[in-house]
Amino acid sequence: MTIVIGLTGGIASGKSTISSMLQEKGIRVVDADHIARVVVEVGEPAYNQIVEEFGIEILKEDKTINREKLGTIIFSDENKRQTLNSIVHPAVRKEMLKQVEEEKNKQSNAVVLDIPLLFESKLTHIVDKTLLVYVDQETQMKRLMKRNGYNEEEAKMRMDSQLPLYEKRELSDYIIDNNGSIESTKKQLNDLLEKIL
Ligand SMILES: Nc1ncnc2c1ncn2[C@@H]1O[C@H](COP(=O)(O)OP(=O)(O)OP(=O)(O)O)[C@@H](O)[C@H]1O
Repeated sequence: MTIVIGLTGGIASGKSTISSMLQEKGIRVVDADHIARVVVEVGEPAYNQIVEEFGIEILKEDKTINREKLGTIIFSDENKRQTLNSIVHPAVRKEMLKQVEEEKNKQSNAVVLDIPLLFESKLTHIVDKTLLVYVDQETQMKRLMKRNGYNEEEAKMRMDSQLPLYEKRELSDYIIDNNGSIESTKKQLNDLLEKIL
């Protein structure tokens, strides 16, 4: 049996850090953000649908989608945001499920889906268990400011646009506390894998 684990957290909570640790252990991590970029590459079905809906104005000279321009359009128009999601989300889901199938065929112990907005995008039904990378708001803010060079206000604005991590705690099957050292996080991850695999 291949267990499908949904890895989630918040901005700068440590998903990439844990994802690397998992991959070092030979566990496949399917990255939703990466797939979301691949499915809208030139010529992909989702790309064609987006051009049909939003027009060639949203393309750059090299025909790739101008993500900033598209971002600005959907930022101020809820209908258009929903239209875009109705194109991109099913394509992402389909590709993730395809990669899960590959791991199941290989009879791997586990496959991890790294989905930053797992709860917000209501994708929990495609995973068996959910794993939250938790940090408290102070640590999250500090790491986000340091990594992205944001000031407090810029960091707070981005954190506020997501469901707070203490709420995600209630929704998660497993929690890794990433407030401490990298070593402590690695130990928690190893203990968890030993327990569930
Ligand atoms: N336990 C830790 N101790 C110190 N720094 C850490 C720890 N875990 C992560 N960091 C640092 O915090 C920042 C955020 O971590 P990471 O990139 O893994 O988060 P993320 O959840 O993948 O972020 P995002 O979704 O915003 O890209 C990085 O700069 C990382 O090096």
